Amino acid sequence: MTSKNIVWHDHKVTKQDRSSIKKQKPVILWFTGLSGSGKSTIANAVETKLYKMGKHTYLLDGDNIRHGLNKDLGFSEEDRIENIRRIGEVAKLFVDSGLIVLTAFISPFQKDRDQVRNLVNDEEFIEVYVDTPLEVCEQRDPKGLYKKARAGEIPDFTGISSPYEPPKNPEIHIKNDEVAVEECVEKVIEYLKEHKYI
Ligand SMILES: Nc1ncnc2c1ncn2[C@@H]1O[C@H](COP(=O)(O)OS(=O)(=O)O)[C@@H](OP(=O)(O)O)[C@H]1O
Ligand SMILES: Nc1ncnc2c1ncn2[C@@H]1O[C@H](COP(=O)(O)OP(=O)(O)O)[C@@H](O)[C@H]1O
Repeated sequence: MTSKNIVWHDHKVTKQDRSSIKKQKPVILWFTGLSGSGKSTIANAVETKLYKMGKHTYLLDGDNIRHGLNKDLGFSEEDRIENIRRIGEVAKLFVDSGLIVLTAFISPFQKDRDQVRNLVNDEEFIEVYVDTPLEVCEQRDPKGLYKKARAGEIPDFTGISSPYEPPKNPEIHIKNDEVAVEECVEKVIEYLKEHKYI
């Protein structure tokens, strides 16, 4: 339900002020892909690289957010939609604070990813598709979740019993089963440099 009787406040210190003091262009790097595709690994490595370059970042990670802000949500379609909606709003606030935000969520539905894209300015959303075949993710299975899902112990598991819609037009497409993590990181950093974010 939309609240009534609330008025938007403009602040004296603007997004432009906050980002220019940090010498960077704020943006959301939205990593999407199957469980085990490599989202967290790559996002962490990109954040480390940016940190070493003196950039101001924040990484929002699936498992962590589900321990706090979104601990009331499960994995039904409805809950995943709400999960991504809230994360989108948080990411938007961080962009407003002038940060380079990295997010690592499966975010299986194109419509929800597009909704986040539409929350911010055009150049403030970069969709990064971590494209790793299901068979490879299942072989990696670092948390043993695919094994449990195949055994019917986890319902609605992405790729097994719940859908994943690959991005139609991602700004960055990473084939994570074919290259080393460092190469994936370079690809993202190059994109940020080329488009003058950093
Ligand atoms: N049913 C089901 N389907 C998919 N994933 C599951 C499920 N149950 C638990 N997990 C664990 O939760 C992590 C995914 O959470 P996300 O918030 O990224 O999911 S989503 O964007 O809302 O679809 C995911 O983490 P990653 O492996 O890092 O992607 C899993 O560890
Ligand atoms: N390029 C890669 N080559 C080989 N293994 C990788 C690569 N990227 C990630 N991994 C491994 O895949 C597993 C899942 O990675 P993770 O980042 O946790 O995925 P996600 O966050 O998408 O669930 C981890 O064990 C990680 O070490």
